[in-house]
Amino acid sequence: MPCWPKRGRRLLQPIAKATEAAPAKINLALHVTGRRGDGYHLLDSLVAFADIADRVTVEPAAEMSLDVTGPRAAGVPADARNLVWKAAALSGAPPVAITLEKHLPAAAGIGGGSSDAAATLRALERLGLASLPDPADLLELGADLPVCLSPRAVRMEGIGETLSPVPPLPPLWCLLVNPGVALSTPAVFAALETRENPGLRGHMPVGAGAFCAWLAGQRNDLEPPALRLAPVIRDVLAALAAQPGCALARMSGSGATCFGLFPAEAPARAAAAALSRAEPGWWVAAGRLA
Ligand SMILES: C[C@](O)(CO)[C@H](O)COP(=O)(O)OP(=O)(O)OC[C@H]1O[C@@H](n2ccc(N)nc2=O)[C@H](O)[C@@H]1O
Ligand SMILES: Nc1ncnc2c1ncn2[C@@H]1O[C@H](COP(=O)(O)OP(=O)(O)OP(=O)(O)O)[C@@H](O)[C@H]1O
Repeated sequence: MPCWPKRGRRLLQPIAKATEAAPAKINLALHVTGRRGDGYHLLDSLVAFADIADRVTVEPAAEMSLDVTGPRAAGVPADARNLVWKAAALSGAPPVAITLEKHLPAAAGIGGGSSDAAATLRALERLGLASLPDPADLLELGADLPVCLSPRAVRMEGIGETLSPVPPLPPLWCLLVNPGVALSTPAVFAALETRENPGLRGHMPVGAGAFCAWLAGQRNDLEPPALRLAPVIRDVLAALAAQPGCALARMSGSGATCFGLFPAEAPARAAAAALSRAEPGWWVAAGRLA
């Protein structure tokens, strides 16, 4: 079904396809505050996004199809197991052809699959094929789906369904580094030693220096169990922290991707180049935080 843009009175060309960026999700802080009866953990997380992204293109088609391309396509399912396919099916839209260009590593703690699924839903909405769902209705696709639907910095609580606004982030660049170890999210949660920890403390300051100092006082409670499962994460954190201009190094989500925060762009880019040279087997990407 073609979608006619509503701008002006003239009849414009129908939108034949829609492409959406699926940005990396970064848990700047991730506190595990409890566990529900069904085993899911309660979280208190400050979530942000980086302009380092997969790309999802959706167009109407006679039957559902999925083509996975790009430098990180290997190992990513190209059928109904993929979250983009599941999202399209859940939306109730007619059949579409989806092209997923993978740039983000999978099973890496940066919500790749969830962000791809959310981008698919935004593309379907732009094409007029489905309306955007209520974020909480997306939990059945994954706990990271609600936060990825509108990718901007927010506080995330519950198991991922409670989203509340935060003040705008200061200008910050981030360096994402993954040592090439895939970590299973359930395995990392299962290896947690303490499940009832305090939530985020205090109020988020506005300036970059004060913000990074405040963030340093918060935690990622999944870091200790992830480090036990993949000790190489310690090397990644040390390598990031040693980069000139790096204000904070921490793991995102259930790992193994870690991030460094840089108040200025040039040191972030220089650190990306230095780490890529030193560790050619690691995935390294620098971008702006949003
Ligand atoms: C760790 C985070 O990345 C933080 O943003 C997310 O909470 C994980 O989100 P996700 O990958 O979309 O997770 P899901 O696919 O929903 O869940 C995978 C598994 O992780 C565990 N899980 C996930 C989320 C949560 N709040 N508590 C959990 O215990 C459960 O064992 C679940 O079976
Ligand atoms: N679009 C997709 N991209 C990557 N993996 C996908 C996708 N759809 C389904 N998967 C499957 O989901 C698994 C988890 O991948 P994903 O990149 O979503 O990582 P994640 O670490 O669980 O993210 P997070 O915990 O931060 O939400 C992969 O091993 C893969 O088999």
